[in-house]
Amino acid sequence: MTGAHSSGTIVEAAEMHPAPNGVVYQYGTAGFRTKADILDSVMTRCALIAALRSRKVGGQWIGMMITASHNPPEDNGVKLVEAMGNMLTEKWEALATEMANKPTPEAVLEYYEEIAFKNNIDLKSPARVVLARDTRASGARLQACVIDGLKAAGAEIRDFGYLTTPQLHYMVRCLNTNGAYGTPTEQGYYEKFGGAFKRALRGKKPTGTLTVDCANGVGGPKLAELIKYLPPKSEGLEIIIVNDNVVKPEALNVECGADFVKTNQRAPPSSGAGPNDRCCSLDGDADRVVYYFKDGNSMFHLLDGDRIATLVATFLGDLVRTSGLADQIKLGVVQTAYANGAATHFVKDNLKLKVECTPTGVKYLHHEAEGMDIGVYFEANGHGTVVFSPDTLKTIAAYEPRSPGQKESLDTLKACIDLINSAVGDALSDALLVEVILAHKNWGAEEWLGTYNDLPNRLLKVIVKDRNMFKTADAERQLVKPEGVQKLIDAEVQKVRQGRSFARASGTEDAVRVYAEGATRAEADDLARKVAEIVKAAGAA
Ligand SMILES: CC(=O)N[C@H]1[C@@H](OP(=O)(O)O)O[C@H](CO)[C@@H](O)[C@@H]1O
Ligand SMILES: [Mg+2]
Repeated sequence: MTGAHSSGTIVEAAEMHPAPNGVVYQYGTAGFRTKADILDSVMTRCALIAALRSRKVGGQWIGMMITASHNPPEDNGVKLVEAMGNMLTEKWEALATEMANKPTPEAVLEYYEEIAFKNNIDLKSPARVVLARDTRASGARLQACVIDGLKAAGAEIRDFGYLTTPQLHYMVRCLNTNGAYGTPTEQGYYEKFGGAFKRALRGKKPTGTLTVDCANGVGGPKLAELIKYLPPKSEGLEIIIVNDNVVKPEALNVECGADFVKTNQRAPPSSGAGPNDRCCSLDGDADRVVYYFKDGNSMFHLLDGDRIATLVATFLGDLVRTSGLADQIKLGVVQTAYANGAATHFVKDNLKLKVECTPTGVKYLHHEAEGMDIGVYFEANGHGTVVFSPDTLKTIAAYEPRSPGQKESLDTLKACIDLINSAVGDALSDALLVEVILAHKNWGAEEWLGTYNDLPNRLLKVIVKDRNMFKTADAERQLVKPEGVQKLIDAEVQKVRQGRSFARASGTEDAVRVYAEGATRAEADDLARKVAEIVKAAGAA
């Protein structure tokens, strides 16, 4: 911990880390993210924004996570975390973007003072910022740039060194709730989630083993630590850690990790798992997880975010019902347009739950889930968690079960609430929750896969002149611009059995994404190709 007083001025800090010429930065879906060697100035300036944000919210702790998640090792980035552990509000994303693009140190100071003035911020009031980073080689240098900014702004700093992104979110929430969410230490995190796992299992033992691919990122050492707080493998879960080499930062996310598995629809080549062995992969900062296994014929099966959402919604729905709370608490599921049609169908027609669709990006899903009693949200790629409304938590805490059966369910439900990191999607906590559910159902990955059949689907990227000319409506499912393109897509969709397709500009890459699904692999592939051609032609105009 360092002192609360400024050393050096804002101008000096900005001078120490000058902005490169001609680079335009943007606080995107997941913060600033680009090649690490052009991020120094962004880090210092983002630190100023964090300090201002903390002052704006009465000196509460604001989080800064230095990571580029699933990106290649040479990239890095930074995301800001709000006081309750959620992602930075959109209005402040715009302020961060503008600050990052100021041309001179003097302009940085001017803008810093302008933000303070326009937002009624007293620059002498306390500012508190909590920091962590993933294992990238550039992390130490970029962190020094952050600290220069924080010191110049006179912020109190708490530096946790290496953490997963969700651990940092956890720290922020703990620090601002006086420990109500947990103890703001790494040990506190392991005790909370390890303890809840044990309580939620209620003596049930998961079948087989779980092989966890840690993408050679920060999730590896943190999972190794967490395991020490779980029941011994003889009573609980046997976890086999693979791809946990953080000494070789150039191995991060290479041929492994959640993004590799989801995009390539195959296991990491390094995985030593046998037939039907349950496996999961984390991404580089451990905020996303997907499951998979190979069957007896070496056929690969993916259990992605949609599958986790349906499994979790099924289980929590059952617990609410068997506790006797079904009249008071309603569950809902939030997805994006990328959710497999079969998953949406399963939630609506089998589970009879409400399904909402939001634009891509965790912040939209999280926000929508906050409007539900219990909101289960996952992106297909494995980002997600469960959100419980304050009223729901009160109802559950005050509820008196009327039978031993109800009590049993209620206790499991309470333990699951503690096991879920509802500040943000957390690969470690999500995986433990999946394991608890499978153990209660006495299921392996095969039984889980058997709950419904995914529709074959294809995701393509189309490079166009200017992706910003593609504008969507209806949670990104309809193209409104360029005009007339949606009609052409609709005409192709009509020709395919169980066809569905949409195109939207990516928020993180310079491309338009095309998604298509259909009754067969051939139909899905064909539809995706046709829609990609339509987009390519429209984008060339
Ligand atoms: C289809 C897809 O997987 N899109 C990803 C990707 O967004 P795009 O806007 O599609 O580039 O990165 C986001 C941030 O990590 C993640 O939230 C989202 O799910
Ligand atoms: Mg991530």
